[in-house]
Amino acid sequence: MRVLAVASECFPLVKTGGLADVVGALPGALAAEGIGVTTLLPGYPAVLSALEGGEAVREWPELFGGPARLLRGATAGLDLIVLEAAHLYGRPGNPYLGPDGQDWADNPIRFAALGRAAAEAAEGFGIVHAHDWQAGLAGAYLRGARPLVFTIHNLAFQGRYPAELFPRLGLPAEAFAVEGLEYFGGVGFLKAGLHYADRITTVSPTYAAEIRTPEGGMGLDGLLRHRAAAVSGILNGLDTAEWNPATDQHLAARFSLAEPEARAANRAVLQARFGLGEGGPLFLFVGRLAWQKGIDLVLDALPALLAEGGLLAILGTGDRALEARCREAAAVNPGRVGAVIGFDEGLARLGYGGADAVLVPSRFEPCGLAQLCALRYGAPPVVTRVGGLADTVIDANEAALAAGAATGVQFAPPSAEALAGALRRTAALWRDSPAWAAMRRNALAADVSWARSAGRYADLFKDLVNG
Ligand SMILES: Nc1ncnc2c1ncn2[C@@H]1O[C@H](COP(=O)(O)OP(=O)(O)O[C@H]2O[C@H](CO)[C@@H](O)[C@H](O)[C@H]2O)[C@@H](O)[C@H]1O
Repeated sequence: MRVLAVASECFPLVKTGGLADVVGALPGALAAEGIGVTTLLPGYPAVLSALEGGEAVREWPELFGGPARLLRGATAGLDLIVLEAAHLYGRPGNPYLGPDGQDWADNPIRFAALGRAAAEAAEGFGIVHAHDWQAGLAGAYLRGARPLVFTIHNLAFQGRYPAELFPRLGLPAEAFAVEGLEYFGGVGFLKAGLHYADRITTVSPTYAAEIRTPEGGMGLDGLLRHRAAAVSGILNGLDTAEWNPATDQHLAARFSLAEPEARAANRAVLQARFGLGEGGPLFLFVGRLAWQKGIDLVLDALPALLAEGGLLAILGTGDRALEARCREAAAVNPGRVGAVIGFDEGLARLGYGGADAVLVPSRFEPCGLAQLCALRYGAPPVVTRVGGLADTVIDANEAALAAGAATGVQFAPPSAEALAGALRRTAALWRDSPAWAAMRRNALAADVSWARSAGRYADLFKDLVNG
């Protein structure tokens, strides 16, 4: 079976977050299940320059305002179809944002083109697998021509635009309906994905349940309850060849479950990179600086962290006000708090491989990869008990400690007070050297690979095709 995956980012070509990691890793994971994946991506400069082969398989003299082609090729072990359309994607920098940090004004057209291209590229594929709102219109253009699976990586990004967009999309008038892509009087890209898909997946079982409730549904819970029979949660994994502390060149010292002590050299380099002095435990936060990720809770709980003798390294980019708060926390706590505002894959990996513990205090988290990276690199994660965080971390409660099963610390609800309590509990565990070493070993031994989940996607695809 061949699957056409459709997405707006894909590691290692273009990445702003976890979507790219998943889209980049699934083809390799599914190959082991006998499923071939070809990935359709927008032709950003970084994608076009990496593409090898690049044979034109489809041309449009005019696609949403300019000429466009579909180029079929490969790179980095990925089989690709790239939508080359200079008027839509021939821009430097971030795939979604202009240099001013604002969304590109023509994003709805840029990603409508991706959906339209998906429908035209789908011939010859058994299934189309669309990811997140940017690929949401694929179903509207396909109109049932191929079985469609839609995966929600984050319900918070919905791609909602005014009704005036609709006539520009070249879709039949009846598509602008509740039984279509109409959403609160406008055009909803994610809504379209949910409506037209034969199966809807999201990236953890707990999030699959949360999004069917008014509290977690972000306005779409009614539709998701209506489609409940089609919804399931399949946990993300990590490409464990790519994320391997025994071979990772971004680390100052490589290590493994057999020799976790070598992490100490990474910790020393991490302290230097973030301007941190002596002390501990050393907590790391890596992620988008956004309300979802709860970085504000970390800053509010900072007194508790510092009272325990803790150190804090923050790596992230996003909301300007949160960036400013992180910089300020570093400025008023020299040697204790360090902040690097930016996106730096190598520094993130050094962090996972050197920090004592990784903070993931998200208010909601569809799956979360930061905690999987932390487990894989032997830094027990401290997480809120929500979404995929609840599904992937075993809390160091008395029973788990007694059974030798704990891999991290969970807390609830997502508040500064609860986080402060979790920080105190983590620091006490860290001071208990044997207990901490055991938890670190459990983290390093946790199975965060795609093995089980690839099988679940394969079953879902086969089930759908065989009816
Ligand atoms: N400043 C920075 N520098 C370097 N690396 C950085 C970075 N900021 C983030 N990263 C990296 O980007 C990835 C973030 O992935 P997550 O899954 O944790 O969150 P994201 O919200 O992007 O993904 C959404 O989609 C994924 C995929 O399904 C879901 O797991 C998740 O819950 C959902 O919110 C990790 O690999 C992390 O190391």
